[in-house]
Amino acid sequence: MLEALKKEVYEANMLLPKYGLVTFTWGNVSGIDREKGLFVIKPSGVDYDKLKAEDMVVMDLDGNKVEGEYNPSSDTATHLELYKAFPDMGGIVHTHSEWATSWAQAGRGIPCYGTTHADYMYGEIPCVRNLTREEIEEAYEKNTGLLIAEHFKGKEYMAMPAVLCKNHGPFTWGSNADEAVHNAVVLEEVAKMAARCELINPQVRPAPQDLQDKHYYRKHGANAYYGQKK
Ligand SMILES: O=C(CO)[C@@H](O)[C@@H](O)COP(=O)(O)O
Repeated sequence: MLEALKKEVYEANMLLPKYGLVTFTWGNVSGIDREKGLFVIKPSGVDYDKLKAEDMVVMDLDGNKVEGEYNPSSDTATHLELYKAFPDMGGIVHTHSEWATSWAQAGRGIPCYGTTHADYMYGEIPCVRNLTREEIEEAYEKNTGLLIAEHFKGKEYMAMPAVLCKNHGPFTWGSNADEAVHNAVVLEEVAKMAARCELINPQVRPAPQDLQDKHYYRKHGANAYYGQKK
């Protein structure tokens, strides 16, 4: 079932160690088939060097396992809530990548200090609050998804394909699993540069809005001109 999507999601998962975004098994990638209403996600706690495409777990949007030998990622309920809330999300990534997680642990969003950030993410990368004790006890992973969904409700969530969960770590998304990983790599680079930027100049301010707009919109939307015609 969904062999092509399983391969795509497996390959996207394998990009996490390739780009240095995971230690041990601290990360997961999923991808969704909207027509079938099914998504594919990494199994929980399986070493990346032992992972195979056929190990990917197929889930439905009610949270039932449809196919797979292993238990799905422990973060599956977060992915599920995001897929339910945001129809344009085709892939989701969670990692504990060092720099992005450092900002999350510090409880700070990442200001847009330059064009590397603005090329991919419009504005400050938000950091959402801690869950309450009740929310953690009731359904930790599901409520993490609902909290992110609440933050992005009515917003251009594909223009800000990243979020930090306070004291936890980042989630990113994209139109498919590969794009979601691409955004996780960008997030990590941007998080590293922003931290160094504040170290070099503690008075640093966000980049001028005109410059942020120029860089974001030359890559996105009707007037984009970066790269080659598709
Ligand atoms: O946050 C955590 C663990 O604290 C998890 O996201 C991470 O280890 C990945 O877990 P899975 O192997 O996907 O279940």
